[in-house]
Amino acid sequence: MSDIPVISFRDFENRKQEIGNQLIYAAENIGFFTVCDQAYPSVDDIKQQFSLSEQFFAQDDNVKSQTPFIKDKNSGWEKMAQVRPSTGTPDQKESLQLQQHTKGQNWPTTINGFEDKTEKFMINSRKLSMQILSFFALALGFEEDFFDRAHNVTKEDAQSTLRLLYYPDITGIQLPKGYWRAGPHTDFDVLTLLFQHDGGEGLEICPGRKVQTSFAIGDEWTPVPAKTGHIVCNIGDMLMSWSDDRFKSNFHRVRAPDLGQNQQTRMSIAYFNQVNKNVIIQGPLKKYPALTGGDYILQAIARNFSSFK
Ligand SMILES: O=C(O)CCC(=O)C(=O)O
Ligand SMILES: [Fe+2]
Repeated sequence: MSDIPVISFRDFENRKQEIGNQLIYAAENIGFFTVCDQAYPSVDDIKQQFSLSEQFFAQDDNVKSQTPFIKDKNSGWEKMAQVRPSTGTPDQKESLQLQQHTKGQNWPTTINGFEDKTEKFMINSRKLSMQILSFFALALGFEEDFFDRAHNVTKEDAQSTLRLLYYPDITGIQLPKGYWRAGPHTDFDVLTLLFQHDGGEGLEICPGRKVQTSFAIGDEWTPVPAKTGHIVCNIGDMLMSWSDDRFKSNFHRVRAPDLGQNQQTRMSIAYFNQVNKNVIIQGPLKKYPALTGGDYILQAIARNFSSFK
């Protein structure tokens, strides 16, 4: 199983059943799917957010460091600081993480319009996410708005996060073996939306139900095409556990391009749907012990971000 289904949201209201079936099949069997023709965020919204991101990362480090990474808030700017347990080396990237309820605190203020436009992008990303999650809720026997209520981004205990990613140009540099733009990992959220743009290739995934090796090293990887307006979605660990393993969270990575390949800057944007800290995660079959969203993330961060200072 290597192809990632592309699921069109065109004429959503009239095609709900067909779309729902495609989403559930992909979540059960592949762990990834690409959404296109969605009403929101629009292609223009996505282009605008990439432009804001480009402006943010173009600033000097001493400006970006005015919004430093705060570990227990899982937000702020980091540079070459995320060490994945799969690699032991820092990802060759910068990222900025933002949460809607902390707008105005530790958000960049140096770029015109950044705050309001980024907040709107988060609102639209959440809206699309909840459209998708409503099908998964019904399939699991929960109410249609179950996940919508579990992701209340205006409350103090909200955890959903927008992450702007920037992989710097390494033209002419051969990174030593073992260095990645983003080392192999699964996401620890419920559902991730990943925005790419034309020409921004590099993402690779390990789709299907079976990962053969630890961190999927040596397994079969599939490159994912990058296309502006196409949104790559993946099931995260929280939803896998919440569905008693029915929906599959899978490994993905961004390879560091070798000499002779396209080594230019790559940018992407991820929206991580993470339930509120006080929400209890447990599947209908109770396969795993109940855990709050807060404890779930703390444990995942401890495993994943071993070297944040
Ligand atoms: O940049 C990408 O394409 C992937 C980023 C990613 O997987 C992550 O930040 O969790
Ligand atoms: Fe990821």
